[in-house]
Order: sequence, then C-alpha cells, then structure tokens
Amino acid sequence: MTKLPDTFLRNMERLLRDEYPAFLASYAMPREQGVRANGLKLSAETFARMSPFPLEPIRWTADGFYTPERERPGKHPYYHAGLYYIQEPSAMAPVEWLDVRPGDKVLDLCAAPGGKSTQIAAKLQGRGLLVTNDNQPDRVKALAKNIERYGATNAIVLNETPERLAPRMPQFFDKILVDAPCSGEGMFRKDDDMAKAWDEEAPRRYAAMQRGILARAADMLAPGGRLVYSTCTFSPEENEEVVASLLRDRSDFRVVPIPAERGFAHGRPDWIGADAGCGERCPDLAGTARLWPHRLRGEGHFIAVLEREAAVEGREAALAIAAEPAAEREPSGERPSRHAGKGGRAGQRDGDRGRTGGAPKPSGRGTSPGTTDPAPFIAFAAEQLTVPLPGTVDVLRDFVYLVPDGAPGLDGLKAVRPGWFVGTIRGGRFEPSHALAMGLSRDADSVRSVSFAVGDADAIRYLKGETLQLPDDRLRRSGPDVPAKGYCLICVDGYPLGWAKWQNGMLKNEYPPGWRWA
Ligand SMILES: C[S@@+](CC[C@H](N)C(=O)[O-])C[C@H]1O[C@@H](n2cnc3c(N)ncnc32)[C@H](O)[C@@H]1O
Repeated sequence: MTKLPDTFLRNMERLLRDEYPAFLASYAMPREQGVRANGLKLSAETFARMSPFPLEPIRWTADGFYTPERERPGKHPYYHAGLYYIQEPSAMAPVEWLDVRPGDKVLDLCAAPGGKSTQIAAKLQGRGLLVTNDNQPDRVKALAKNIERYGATNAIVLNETPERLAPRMPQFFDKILVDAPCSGEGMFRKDDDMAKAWDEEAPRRYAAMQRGILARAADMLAPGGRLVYSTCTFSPEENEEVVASLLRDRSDFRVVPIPAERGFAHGRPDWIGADAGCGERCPDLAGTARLWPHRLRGEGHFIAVLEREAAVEGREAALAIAAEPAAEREPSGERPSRHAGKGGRAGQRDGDRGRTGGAPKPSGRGTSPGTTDPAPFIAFAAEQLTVPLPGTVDVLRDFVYLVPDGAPGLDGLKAVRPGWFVGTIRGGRFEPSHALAMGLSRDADSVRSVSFAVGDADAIRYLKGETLQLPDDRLRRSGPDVPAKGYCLICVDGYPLGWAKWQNGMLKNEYPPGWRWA
C-alpha cells in the first residue's frame, strides 16, 4: 500500500470526518485501469465486440471501459492503430461535461500527455478546431505523438504559456478545458511518486498557479461559451477556492451544476473560508463535483463547469438552444463523417467518410518565393489517396501541414504542430508522414494497402520495423491501373498502422523508429 504523507492524512481526516475510514480503506483497494474507444476510428460498440481484453463499461463515459489490471493494453497492434487510448477512468469525466459538438473551436490549455485532448478530438469528429497546449517542452512531444496516434486531423499543438496565448486569442473559443497542474492528491493510490513529491505547501503553491491559468482561460472564452476546470486533487485550496476566485473577479461567469449521480459527490463550499470572496455566489460551488475513490471506481478528481454569459444580443438565441433537447441538436445512432463539409453527414459505417471533394487548398504561403512549393504533396494526394483531405496546405520549411479551417494566426507562437503534419518535401519529392497514415480511416483510403489480421505475426514484425516479403496477392490495389510499386498503407484488420514501400513483393518498412514495438 502507498505510504501516504502524515499531514495529508490529518487534513483529510479533518475534512471528511465520518467518511474518513472509508476513504482510507480505499487505498487498500486495487487501482482501476481504463481504456477509451477512439470514436474517430470506430464506435464503442464495435470496439467492445473486437476488444482483445475483457471490458466493463464506465458509468460516466459512453466510450470508456474498465480493463483488468493484469492486461497490458499498450502492447497490442490495435493500440498502435490508435483504436483506443489508455486512461484512468475518473480522468474521462471532465470532457463529458465540456459539451463538445462537431464544429466547435476548443482549447485544451494544460493538455499533455493528451488523454483529454484525444477525447475532445473524438467528440469533434474532425469538424471544428482543437487547439491543444502545454507549457512544458518535454511533455508537449508526448502530446503531439498521442494526438497523431489517435488520428486527429483538425488539431494544432502549441507549447505556450496562458499569459502569451490570452492576448492573442481573446474570446476566441467556444469551449475551454483547464485540466490544471495540481498537487496530485487524488493520484496517490495510482502513483507512489506523487505521494513522495507532495509537501504541505504544495496545495497553496499550486493554487496560486491555478488561479492565474484559469483567469487567462476565461479571457479566451467566447460569450456564451463553456469552460471546465478540473484537477486530480482533494485540497479545497486548489478546487472550490480557485473557482471562487473566478466568480469573485468575473461576474459574467456562473457555475453550471453537475448532478450528484453515478457516484459523483457535490463540491464543498463549506470547506473554504469566507475570505474566498465569492460572497452570495459561494453556495453555487456545491454544484461542482468531487469524485472520491471510496464512492466510485476511479481515482480522486474535481470538476467545475462554468459558463460565460452570452453577449446581450446573443443571449436569447443561446437560451433557446440550451432549452432544446440534446437529441434534436445532434442526431445519435450514427457517426457523422469526419471530413464531410460543414453540416454534412456522410458515412454510416464505422470510420467511413465523405468520398467527394477535391485536393487540399494551397494557402498561398507555401507558394511564395523562398518557400517550398507544395505541388509534390498535391500530386501525391491525388495519386495515392482515395479520399479528400481537410484544411489548407501550408509548407513551413520543408514540412507540409494541413491547417484546420478557422485556425487562429500563430505568428510568434511556439507551434509544435500548426496543423495536421502530413509529410516532408525533400529534393522535390513528397514523403508522407506517419501522422498522415494515422489520420486515414481505413485501408481503402490508399490506392495500395496490405491489411494483416490481428493474430498475424507479420503485423508485429511490421511494428518492430522489419522488412517483410509477401506474395503479390497480399497487395490490395484500388484498380488495375495502379502500379504495384509505391507507397503502401499497412493496416491491422483494415485500420491503418503506417506506411511501407512495396517493390517486387518486398515491403520496405517506414514505421518510425520512435514508435516501434519494443
Ligand atoms: C494534469 S496535467 C494534464 C493532463 C492532461 N489534461 C491529460 O488528460 O492527459 C497538467 C499539465 O499542465 C501543464 N502545465 C503546468 N503549468 C502550466 C501552465 N502554466 N500552462 C499550461 N500548461 C501547464 C503540465 O505540464 C501538465 O502537463
């Protein structure tokens, strides 16, 4: 059992009183492991049918499942295909309250390693914009990798501070998630190192940081927009008090109550002092949610849903939309195509997409003197792919990106991915990126493909980076005119894993070294 800091235990005993023994006993219970089906690639029902390990539904996330702790979901070809994300079950809750809809402009301000960003990307279904940011350069690399494995095609990955972002994007986003850095008390059962790193000043230190991050996030939220503030800690200083500081400073923000159901408990305004400054609005903090490890199957979390008042002329319209039943706004039972046009709904089967449209639009920037001509990419897309790609082509040095529609200007900001990184132009030739393969839906999206069955040892050999020799009839071509030689999309059960080059029955492996099966 985790060794818990004495001061932490005393604090919890003081706060929880009669509930404290049950809370303490939860540390002797096994920690929970979860996976979330990738709604960009398949439905939760399809995933549940094909899952290689036992699944049990999580009560607050339709796409989320518990998996037994003995399973190693990170060691499976479907993981490399991005069919699911491994995520602690309670951590799946905040995004459920962000109410993301296809077409929204969403900011995930403290995003690495990307669990919640990938969940947001699935809810956007390729429409609208996800700006995902983390201020730590080392962590932002993992964020970019997870976004790419997940196949998000409308994301921008930034490595910025909230202070630099806020003046550049005032009132820009419809939805913002602040999954704040915190003292991590809710993770002590899962991660011994967090318990070891904790000290009694940690909550106060983090609270100061959280108040600043939340205030800058509020500046970037459009009138009528929604902001979710979450932490994985118990201390009231980092939870109710931080939200109280926003209510004190911003009369245009209000708490949207989260019902105490599915094991969620109410927030605790009674745990913060009168000097929190939220005055008569303090009782509203009971509408925030606390996820306790002794009340549900997951680690400790806090969630606050905040809405910014709509601009006066937009208020009536916003209220009318809010009053509509959700089912009337976004019909369920089918997955909209990720790449259909605005409001378009195409494919009805998992991962299907609109099959009409044209080549990507050049931005003009890539064709200006001194920068690389995007023509090799345009030619590659026309010859190699059977589906249209979204966004606007931008070439920065030799790297080709598809910038999502509605993206803000990024000049002067540290953009790790200013859009979907689709490949590199070297010596006038286009080399497709791994991210391009992962953003495709199925084997049929490429004119040439090889799909391995999940149990086929060649799938693992491909993931290990080996060169493979296959009979010609294993190569699927979209038509008789497609030459055998060239880039070939490698898949598992039809879901893309990466690229190889086919030549005379040899598959020259293009699986990136940093992604290989170890
Ligand atoms: C709780 S973690 C986020 C987890 C992430 N949302 C997920 O679901 O995978 C908090 C993150 O905030 C980042 N962070 C810390 N201070 C920050 C700041 N001032 N601005 C932006 N990000 C910050 C940390 O690097 C860390 O990755």
